[in-house]
Amino acid sequence: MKQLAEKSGQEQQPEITPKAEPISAASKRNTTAIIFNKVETVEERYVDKIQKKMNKKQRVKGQITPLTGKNYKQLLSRVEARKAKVEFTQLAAAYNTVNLGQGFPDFSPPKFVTEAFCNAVSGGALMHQYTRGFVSGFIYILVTVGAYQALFSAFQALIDEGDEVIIIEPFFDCYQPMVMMAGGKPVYIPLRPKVEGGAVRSSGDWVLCPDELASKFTPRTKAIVINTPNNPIGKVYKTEELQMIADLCVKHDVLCISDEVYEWLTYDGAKHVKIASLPGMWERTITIGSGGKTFSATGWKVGWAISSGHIIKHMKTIHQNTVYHCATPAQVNTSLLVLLS
Ligand SMILES: Nc1c(O)cccc1C(=O)C[C@H](N)C(=O)O
Ligand SMILES: O=CC(=O)O
Repeated sequence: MKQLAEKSGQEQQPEITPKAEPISAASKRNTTAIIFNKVETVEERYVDKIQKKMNKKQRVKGQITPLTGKNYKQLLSRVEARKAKVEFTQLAAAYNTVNLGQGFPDFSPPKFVTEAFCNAVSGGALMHQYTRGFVSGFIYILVTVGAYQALFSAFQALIDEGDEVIIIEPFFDCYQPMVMMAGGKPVYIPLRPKVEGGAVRSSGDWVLCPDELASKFTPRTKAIVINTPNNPIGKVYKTEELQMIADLCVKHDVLCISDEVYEWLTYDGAKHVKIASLPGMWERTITIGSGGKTFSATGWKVGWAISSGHIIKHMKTIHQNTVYHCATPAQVNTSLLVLLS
């Protein structure tokens, strides 16, 4: 890419003289003007279009500046980051291993869920394009294209170049590339067996070492990502464990991105606790949920992020300028199901 850019940078471009006379916007317009979201497009005469295209091609070609140094490195690391998830999936396929990184339920959604979807599809709201946002007192909810896009919006909105983000291993595979695509630096900490060298009988025997976790917080730490119940090991964090993480977040003024897509899948008496409910955590936590995981319908791609207004407003900006909105029937349906349950 760099060589290509350098090459084209060295090329001498001929002077271009536009052939067509400049035409005013009014005279360009024929009878149709399409106005969509404040962007006005006009139909142009065919010949103007070709000329414009040629001019643009020449302009772009002549102005490419080779990327060097810091910019080039940053661009490369962001491009590389996108490959991480693909490699993970390919390795699992190549070695024929069970891929615990992916959460696709292998059973169909219950009948009331599919029926509700059919009702939403046959309703009258299909032409609307908007994303449902909910505010209830101080609780702000942004509906997203799956929990995946809630995570993406959170990283893009809140992580700046060089910010450190603590990620607990083992982790769901997209955290790392998403942090890097936002320009952040992942800082890893592993869950370790509760008793060093001792047997691990259940996922609860994998724990964080408090001193080790404390040592990962630096002045550059912007956020920590937690996932409870955890994918892939199924650990459901206990209140004391969450409190230990919360204390460090409050002490260092750090955000917490809490991926809770499996909140309804707890077994053997384990109780799911939301870290956002602990003192001092509400205003710094983004809680992420998934309609797909909750209702066994991952293909609907409806998820959400819950937080306070000062955080959700930035995520909303990212959401609006990437996907713009989620499929209306899927949103309507999921919100109804959430209310019912
Ligand atoms: N497991 C997920 C999570 O913790 C957060 C967000 C999304 C997921 C997912 O599993 C999404 C989906 N199965 C995928 O990997 O594309
Ligand atoms: O799997 C779906 C999602 O919420 O992302």
